[in-house]
Formats: sequence, structure tokens, C-alpha cells
Amino acid sequence: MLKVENLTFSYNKTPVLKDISFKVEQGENLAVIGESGSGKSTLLNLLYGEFDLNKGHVFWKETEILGPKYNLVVGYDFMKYVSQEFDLMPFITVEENIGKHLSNFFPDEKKERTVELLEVVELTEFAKTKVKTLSGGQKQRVALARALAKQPEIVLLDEPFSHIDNFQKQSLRRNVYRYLKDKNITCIVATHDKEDVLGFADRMIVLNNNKIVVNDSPETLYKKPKTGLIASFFGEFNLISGEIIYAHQLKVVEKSSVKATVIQSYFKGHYYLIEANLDEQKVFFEHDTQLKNYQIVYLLIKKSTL
Ligand SMILES: Nc1ncnc2c1ncn2[C@@H]1O[C@H](COP(=O)(O)OP(=O)(O)OP(=O)(O)O)[C@@H](O)[C@H]1O
Repeated sequence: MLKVENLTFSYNKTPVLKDISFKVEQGENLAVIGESGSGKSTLLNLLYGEFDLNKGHVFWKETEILGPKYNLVVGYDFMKYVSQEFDLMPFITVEENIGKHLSNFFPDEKKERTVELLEVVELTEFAKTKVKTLSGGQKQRVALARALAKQPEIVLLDEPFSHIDNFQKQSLRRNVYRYLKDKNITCIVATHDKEDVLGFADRMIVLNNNKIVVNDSPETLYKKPKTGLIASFFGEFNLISGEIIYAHQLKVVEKSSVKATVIQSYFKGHYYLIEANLDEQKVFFEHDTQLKNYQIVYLLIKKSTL
């Protein structure tokens, strides 16, 4: 289990994280979300032992994770970190990068593990390609595979699919998260993308103003977002009489006491997102078809559609 107790950290005099405490079980997937600059990457760096804490402790099982003041070499064998800088070896091939830290005393296992990981990150056909010639997204996939090669007990992933195109993102995500669950590897992922969370994360923590504002299951937070910040992570929402109402919970009906004027329709694939004016307030709702600008519509809140 990872145990974080009262973690507090500032860069010079600027506080970034204050009194952060949480636990993650073996094999659990925890998502860390928060606005840009809220300290997600800093938290992962601290969990890895990259910096010294101002206050608090981080433990993986019985081992205390210590920073550079106490450790000559940053990092621990049981933990791997895939940061936003991939830190690969450019002049050797993809498979050599993945197998770099695997023992040559067990050549069959090394080969087997490399083949398995090339499949997980969908890079089998690039096995013999030199890393320097790869695209940003392909490098990110090599970095993921390399982190998993030695089967760590815990991985820290910072925006792990940010450089990967939408075409491959979905299947890659499923492969990687399934692999981590199958091998019972604890995963902490910092992300801006709800697709990394829904269907994969067991719990999520939200950072805001240097603190953890919530720590709960994605399902609970989606259904009962306590703040606009949490709701905005899941989708477009409205604040109506102080209540958070997602755009898909507002429906056009024949008649109601809520009258709005359409401003603009945005094509979103299987629906249109409609922007409208409601008593000087902007509201968003989803609709099957495009609506005319300035058209009057009547709206109803359907909470059962959650
Ligand atoms: N090396 C550094 N020195 C000084 N300040 C830093 C350093 N790295 C980050 N910061 C500051 O610390 C705060 C948290 O940054 P951090 O990168 O952890 O946020 P983040 O939530 O990961 O952001 P993003 O989502 O944009 O990656 C920011 O205000 C940032 O400017």
C-alpha cells in the first residue's frame, strides 16, 4: 500500500501542496486531477522521491520514499515513473530501450517480456526501429513499455497518452490499464482526460488550492459533483439555482416555465450541444438536432438521466 501522510511542499517560497494525505492499495488505480498548475506533476515527482518534502511522509509498504537529501540515486526498483519527458535512449532500437533494464542472464524471459510489452503498446512493427526516428506519440509508448518491463509494484504516469492520436488512444488505454490490473500493479495517473478515469480508475483525487478537495470513486463524483471544478472534468454543465446540472440533463419539452433563447448549436457527433440564454444567464443543453439561432425553447431538468 502507498501511504501519503501530510505531504507539504513548496518550490522556493511558493507553496504547491499542503497537508496532502491519502492511501492507495496494491493493484488500485488512482487518478489525480486538477487544473493546470494545481500540482499533479509535482505530486508524482514527490511520490517518486525526486524532491525532498518540506513536511510529511510517503511510504510504499514498509519503505519510506526519501528525496535526494537522503538518496544518492533517485528512485526505487519497485516504482517506475513515466514523466512528460520520456528520457529514452535515442540511438538504440525500440526493443533495446524496452529491454534495457532486463537481465541478460534470462534471455528467453527478456525476449518474451519485450514481445508482450510491444503488443501492449502496439509497437510490434517498430521493434527494430531506432527511437530517434519515432514520433512523439510512439516515443511515449516506448516510455510506457519500458516502465512496465521490470514489472514494478507501482507506476506513476503523468498524462500517459497525451501525445497519442485519438485513433490509437482508446485501444492503447485499454491495453495498458488492463495489463496493470492483470499484473496487480498499483497505478497513479495524473490526467486532464476523463477518458483516463471513467472505466479505469478505482478512485480519483482532485487537487485545488494546494489541497485534496475530494477523494472518491469516479462514479460518485460524476453523479454528485460537489463543485463546478469536478463537474467540468466530466462535461459541460450549468449552475441552476445553485445546483450543478449537466448539459445532458436539460431537455427541450413542449412547454415549461423555463424559457430560453437559442444562441448557437455545436455539432458533437451523435448530438448537438446547444448554447442558449436563460434570464441573462448562459445555459448549455444537449439536443438530437440542430436548433435555429434565436429560436425559443422550453427546458426541463431530468435528473434521472444521470
Ligand atoms: N521546477 C519548478 N520550479 C518552480 N516552480 C515550479 C516548478 N515546477 C512547477 N512549478 C510550479 O508549481 C505549480 C504546480 O505545477 P505542476 O507542474 O505540478 O502542475 P500540474 O497540475 O501538473 O500542471 P499541468 O496540468 O499543467 O501539467 C505551478 O504553479 C508551477 O508553475
